Amino acid sequence: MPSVSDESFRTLRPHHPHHFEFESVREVPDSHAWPDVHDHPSVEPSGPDSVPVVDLASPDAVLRVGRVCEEWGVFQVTGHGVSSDLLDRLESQIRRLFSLPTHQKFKAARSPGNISGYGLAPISSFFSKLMCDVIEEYKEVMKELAGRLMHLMLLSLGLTEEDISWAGPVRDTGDLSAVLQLNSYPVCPEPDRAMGLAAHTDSSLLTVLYQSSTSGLQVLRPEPARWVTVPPLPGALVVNVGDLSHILSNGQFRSVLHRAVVNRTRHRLSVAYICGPPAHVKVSPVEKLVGPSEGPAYRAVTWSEYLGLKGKLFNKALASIKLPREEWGDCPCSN
Ligand SMILES: C=C1C[C@]23C[C@@]1(O)CC[C@H]2[C@@]12CCC[C@@](C)(C(=O)O1)[C@H]2[C@@H]3C(=O)O
Ligand SMILES: O=C(O)CCC(=O)C(=O)O
Ligand SMILES: [Fe+2]
Repeated sequence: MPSVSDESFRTLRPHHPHHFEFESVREVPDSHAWPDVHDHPSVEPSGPDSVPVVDLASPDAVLRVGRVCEEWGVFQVTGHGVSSDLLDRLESQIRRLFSLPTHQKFKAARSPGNISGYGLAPISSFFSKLMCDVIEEYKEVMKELAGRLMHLMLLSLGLTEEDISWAGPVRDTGDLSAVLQLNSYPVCPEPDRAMGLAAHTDSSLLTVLYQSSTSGLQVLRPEPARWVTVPPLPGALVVNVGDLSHILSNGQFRSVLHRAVVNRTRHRLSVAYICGPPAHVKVSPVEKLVGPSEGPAYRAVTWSEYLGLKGKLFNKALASIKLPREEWGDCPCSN
């Protein structure tokens, strides 16, 4: 079913059948009405329902990162060193991009199979140099931050650079690859009937998300199942654990199910830096994390192979590579 974030820049297609001008309607048309927006109650952040905030500059950052990746699969980071000036410039240029006339945005459509979020030659003629500069600058800064976060995550699992050679030396940015996804959620006359971005886990190792000051991101918490809002905190960035970290940690870290809801009066933007391993690398549960009597819980996959599975099976992709329990190890006590 199409979602309201059809304006997501990565996914624009010429004459996209699901593209819809929400600004011009009073009610959500059937084509965009979601029956299950209220599958679980939505709760505002408070007490135990507050997504943890980790200050990267604090001495216990490794410990905290490890704990929240296990318990939540999502956290907000502060003390990350990304300047608020860069975040402001990023937001204002992305606002400009999405406020271009639709026909002009369609001219920048990506051909099928091309996943890069920005920067193809056809696009560049539509934007000022400033736009390119900000995006390029942001990607550089995100590459470094994602590398640091990945290393904190590995350290918290007790792993070193030898255990994961492609991640590069600790404190280096490693050899990660990434996709930048720009999301635009128009105001919606009936937010309770529409969906911004459907519930999903990211396929990445980790995703660093910038959200504008309008809330909309929700993460699913269990028992009882409920959607918890991740409030925009000035200067903070959201980090999601992706499926590949779930696999690499043999399920110790949890990829988090999340979604974006829409707002009656406020247009919302978000920018996801979706970070994965180098294309040729197979990701599998790290040997050190696999108990001798258990064996790996998942089979090895490359990022592109996993994206293919996600494209076919969507939220069942992770389960599809889970090894049957009898293959986890040869100890009879593991059954
Ligand atoms: C590398 C990728 C991850 C992604 C699919 C993609 O090829 C490019 C966009 C990513 C994104 C962003 C919005 C949610 C999501 C599920 C989607 O449909 O496109 C993710 C994909 C993912 O993480 O699997
Ligand atoms: O807009 C948001 O808050 C969520 C975006 C997201 O989940 C994604 O781009 O993968
Ligand atoms: Fe996501």
